[in-house]
Amino acid sequence: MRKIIVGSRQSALALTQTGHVIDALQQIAASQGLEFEFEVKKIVTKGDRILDVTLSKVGGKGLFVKEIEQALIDGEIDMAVHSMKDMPSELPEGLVNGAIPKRVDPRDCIITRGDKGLDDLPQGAKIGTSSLRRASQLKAYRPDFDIQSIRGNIDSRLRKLETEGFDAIMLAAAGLERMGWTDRISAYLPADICLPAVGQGALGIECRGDDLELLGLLSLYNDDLTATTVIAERTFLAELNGGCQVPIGAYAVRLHPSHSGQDENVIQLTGMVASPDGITMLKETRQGHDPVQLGIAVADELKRRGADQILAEVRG
Ligand SMILES: NCc1[nH]cc(CCC(=O)O)c1CC(=O)O
Repeated sequence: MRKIIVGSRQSALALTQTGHVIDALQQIAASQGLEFEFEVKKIVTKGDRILDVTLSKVGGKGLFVKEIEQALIDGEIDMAVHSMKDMPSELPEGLVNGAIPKRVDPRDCIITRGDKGLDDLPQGAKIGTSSLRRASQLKAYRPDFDIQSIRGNIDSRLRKLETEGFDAIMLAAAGLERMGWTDRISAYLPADICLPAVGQGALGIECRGDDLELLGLLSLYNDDLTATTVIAERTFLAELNGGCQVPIGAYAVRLHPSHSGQDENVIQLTGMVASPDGITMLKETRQGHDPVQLGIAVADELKRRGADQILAEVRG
């Protein structure tokens, strides 16, 4: 019997998605006659300790992941579940992403007071989000909106909708879905209004590269299509040197054969770079077979149209 210690942040979302992954891995192990046992170990990261400070000022999203990665390297834990959108583009020496399971809904959504749709919100409505990507796209769609920063885990953001006088807040549908809170969603934002963050709705499972026993189990949990589309998106982001504090979005899908002349392996990637005020918005959609080449091609096209200048201004 192999025992796997699974490190998790202590937020409700992190613990819930870690629990879902363990359930799925237990089922896969049982169906293969493999003997695995799992135990969750909670880890308080620097990011959690300073959640109410402006994260961009203190080093961005790597903060949530770094201490968990150190625990993996030190052998205190064997495995960790991350949201792909929070996973840095380069893993430390010795660690690998062992599986990208099937993606859930990648869209952003709004939770409004009075359960209104986007177009029913009043002029000048106060919208809570700290994501430049969400803010810029919402501004482009509704320049009258008053977009204000909101921080904290999803449970505390939902509370702030009521206590801090927002008309609406924006969140990833995926987080709410995993928490079982989709009934709170007032409207889903289609990708042509709000392109999701790179990897949104997908998870990644990090472990040591020499843990072949665990990697064997994880390989059975990988979803090839999700992995391929997320690789296209992450290549696009890496080509633009993107992190979480820049207004970049990307979303890749596999085209249905009827749209691609019976070829089942065509991926379509849309990438977006915007100025924070939403006034300049560069978008490109391309199709191809190779996710890495596709990510590079879309990034190159946006650079040709001025993406680097926009990003340089955002980064200051
Ligand atoms: N930035 C925080 C974060 N990281 C992952 C999710 C949940 C969605 C996902 O797994 O992609 C969220 C919450 C949110 O953006 O609303």
